[in-house]
Amino acid sequence: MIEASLKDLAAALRAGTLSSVELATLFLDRIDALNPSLNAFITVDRDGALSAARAADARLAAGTAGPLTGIPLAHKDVFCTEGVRTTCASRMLENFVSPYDAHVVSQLKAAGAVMLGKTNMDEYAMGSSNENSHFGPAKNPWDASRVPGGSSGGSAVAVAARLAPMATGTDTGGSVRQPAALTGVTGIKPTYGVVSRYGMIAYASSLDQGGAFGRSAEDCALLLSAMAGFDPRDSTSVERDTEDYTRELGKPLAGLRIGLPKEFFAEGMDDDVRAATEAALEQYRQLGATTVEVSLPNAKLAIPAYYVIAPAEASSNLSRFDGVRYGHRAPEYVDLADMYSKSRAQGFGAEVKRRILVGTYVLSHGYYDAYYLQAQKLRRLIAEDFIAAFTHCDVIAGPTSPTVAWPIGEKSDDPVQMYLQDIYTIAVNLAGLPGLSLPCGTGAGDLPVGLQLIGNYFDEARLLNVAHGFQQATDWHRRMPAVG
Ligand SMILES: NC(=O)C[C@H](N)C(=O)O
Repeated sequence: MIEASLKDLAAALRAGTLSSVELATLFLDRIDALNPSLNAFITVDRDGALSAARAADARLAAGTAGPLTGIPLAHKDVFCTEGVRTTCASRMLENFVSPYDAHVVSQLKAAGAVMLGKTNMDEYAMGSSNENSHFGPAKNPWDASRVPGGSSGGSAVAVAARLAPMATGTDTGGSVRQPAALTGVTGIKPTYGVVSRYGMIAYASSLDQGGAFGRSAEDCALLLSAMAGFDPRDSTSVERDTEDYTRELGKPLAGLRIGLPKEFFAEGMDDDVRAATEAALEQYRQLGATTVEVSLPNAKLAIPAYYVIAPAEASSNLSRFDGVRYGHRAPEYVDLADMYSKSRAQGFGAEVKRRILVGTYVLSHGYYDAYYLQAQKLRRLIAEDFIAAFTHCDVIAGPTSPTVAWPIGEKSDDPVQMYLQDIYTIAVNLAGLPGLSLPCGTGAGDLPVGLQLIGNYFDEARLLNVAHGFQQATDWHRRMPAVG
């Protein structure tokens, strides 16, 4: 059962060969056995999961179940969950219990999915390795001495190690796609505005976007269909009809035009990643797709632009954590200013502090025009490059990450090396486009390699089918790490 697709799980639940309580217990027991070594979950909610599973069983018996009713799920600990603590992997929110559910959480509750717990992540989603967690790093199930990627590392590990059949994440600058690539699962970040940010703890609001992890594109399509949809409580939520993201699955790929940005295939990518990427493209050609060269001349400016815009927005968003209304408060202080500074100094980790400092600097008087305004102009140029490229192709493909998973500690002292891990993913966030990573092969040490597919605005259904077509013809997505 830990290997079954969401569709098969739903069919078994409907047929009554398995109850939701049994299914939740299976995964909860697996979490109990494996989480001590993998550290994928910050909080496990056994009681809540079992009571949600009982309610799902009642719905199944009454014939009112939907496609996800009774299926276990893990939420990234960035999504507020009423009654279950939401830490954002920060000491600042170590004991924070939200009085309300995030939109994504309430949507999935309404769908009848059973939340098992909250997954590990980089603190406030700032990082590419999960090492910036107050609760310690999540471990890559393919090699526990290596990182799983970040910031949604715990969600990726949960799905890869079969601790949950599906999980939510967020992708501000690669945080769904990069950990999906490094752990051998499928992950999608939709067009900015498709998933409501209500109740998703804000990092960089013009970039933050919820996304889905599954073992296949089909599973991601089912999960995304339940997560997405207009929400008036998020001013950037797009007012569009709800979509069934499975609707294109099964369409033949013959005639598909895949754009290959020449900048993504220049230097920078490791040889093993290149070989797996090229082999995946060859597979697409065999499926009837054609590949064309496209150019994204400004993509190389994505990292510098992002590391101005994201910290700027973070410095503003994180000013709310002042120790007054909620979050960590220093136990001893002399006056209000001292309370603020001690609470923040104690509550935030080093990377979060670094970004608040950078963000405050680039927004300050005299520097705003030189940094922030320039970065916003680059953002526009990057988006225009993609729009031009999509006149020549239907989807864009390339590597998700320049390397396979690296040893824990290898890059943690060098922020620039860490930031460069998102070289292929970040331009997509700046442009607001949908992007997906699917397992497409292995590199050194038999570690997973991810192929990134980028779609035009609101083209998620096609993107998912392009990944699905590959998964129908290959079995990289079925490989399972040897844990437990
Ligand atoms: N949140 C993300 O998408 C991860 C990105 N590496 C960052 O640190 O900002």
